[in-house]
Amino acid sequence: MSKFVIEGGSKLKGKVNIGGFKNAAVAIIPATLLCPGKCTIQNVPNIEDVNVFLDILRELGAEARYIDDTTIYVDSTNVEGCYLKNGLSKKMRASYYLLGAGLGRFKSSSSLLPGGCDIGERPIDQHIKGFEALGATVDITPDGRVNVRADKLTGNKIYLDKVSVGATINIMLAAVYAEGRTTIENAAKEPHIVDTANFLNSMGADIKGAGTDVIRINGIKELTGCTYRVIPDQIEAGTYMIAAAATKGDIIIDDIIPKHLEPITAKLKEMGLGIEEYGDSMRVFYNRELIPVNIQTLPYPGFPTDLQQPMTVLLSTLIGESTVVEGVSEDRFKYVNEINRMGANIEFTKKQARIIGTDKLKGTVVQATDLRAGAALIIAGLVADGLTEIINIHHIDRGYEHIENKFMNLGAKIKRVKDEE
Ligand SMILES: CC(=O)N[C@H]1[C@@H](OP(=O)(O)OP(=O)(O)OC[C@H]2O[C@@H](n3ccc(=O)[nH]c3=O)[C@H](O)[C@@H]2O)O[C@H](CO)[C@@H](O)[C@@H]1O
Ligand SMILES: C=C(OP(=O)(O)O)C(=O)O
Repeated sequence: MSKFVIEGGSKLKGKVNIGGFKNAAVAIIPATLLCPGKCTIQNVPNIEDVNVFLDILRELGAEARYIDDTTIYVDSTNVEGCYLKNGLSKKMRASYYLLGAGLGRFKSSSSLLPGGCDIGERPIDQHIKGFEALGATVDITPDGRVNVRADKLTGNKIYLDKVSVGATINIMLAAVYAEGRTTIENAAKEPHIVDTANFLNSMGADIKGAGTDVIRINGIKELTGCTYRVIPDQIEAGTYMIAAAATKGDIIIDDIIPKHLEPITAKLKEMGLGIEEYGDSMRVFYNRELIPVNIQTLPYPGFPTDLQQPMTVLLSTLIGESTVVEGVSEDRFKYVNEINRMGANIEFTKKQARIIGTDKLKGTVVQATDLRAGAALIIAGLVADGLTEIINIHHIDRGYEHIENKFMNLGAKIKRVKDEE
């Protein structure tokens, strides 16, 4: 087991390159299963979730490997079914996409319920509703195995009761080969929905409307392999923007799509942070005292829930009062106990936090309770007095590539230490 040890007090300076979007890559990689052909996926983040997916694809009989640090090759020609015997699916959330992709190509799929961040109840009822509307039967065994099968898939109109990223993508995957037209209404609009649809269309699918709340999928007979480039990770970019703000730094963030960052940029500008956009990069710089603001997380284009935790830490360091309302996840404030142990003053319920800012965070030993909580703790460690030790960093490795190197290049004092060292 490793931990991060951070010595607080450095202002971030320099340039950071943003990798491919975790949540797009972990949809596109299982989507390759739909096509009995060769796919090359570029700008793939070098993270644990991707490694687990490559293991899963190999387990199912595909050839799947990195060909360089950010490019993977998948050939699933020899895959004959999508029955995942082992517990690899428990290691991440996105393994639920095996259900839609397997159903689409083989008319059946089976894996254990997904894992992923502990941010409250994360039901998959809307995924199941979509599969059933296409003609599938779904059963979940008492030990948590999900079995999905259909004799035939037929397009249908599906209205999602809840805006769900996972259900929107999973239904797209299952509907690609369904006979006729599938319409998803009240669909999620996140950039990775568009990216996954673009990837499927590059293989020959017929999907229109991704990025709006009505997506239409006209079933096709055949997909062919393709080369595709994953969009930049706006959550990773947002994390570095917030870290620059918290440390009163001045950094350039490169390889981004500024449009995807608008909900974050708008809030940080409202707080008084300097932000200049240049095509596919931006400068983020501190030039006056930041003021606390209220935040509510919402589905895209609202403020992303995946940046709620880093943002709460930033707000906890600003003198004054602010409120953060969690409008997407069911229970995403548990990590606050760790931040409060560093001296923050945050009261919270499952859905809301009231923050009284302080400029006196102090380093101590804290644990990452999930991926973004881990990133939030790194930011807290960067501004705290003294040393912060973060344990359980495997959560962070699920979704941030080369994170200590990227922060070190920005001047942060952070190192990964093996427990016994
Ligand atoms: C791998 C991946 O892309 N993960 C992202 C995905 O997770 P995930 O796909 O799990 O999130 P959803 O968008 O599905 O969930 C949003 C809300 O809807 C609820 N819900 C969802 C599905 C369902 O069938 N029934 C239901 O009630 C959830 O409990 C949650 O409260 O979107 C979340 C919301 O942007 C992000 O935090 C995660 O980083
Ligand atoms: C919640 C997240 O991840 P996952 O859905 O993979 O658990 C996240 O990326 O913030």
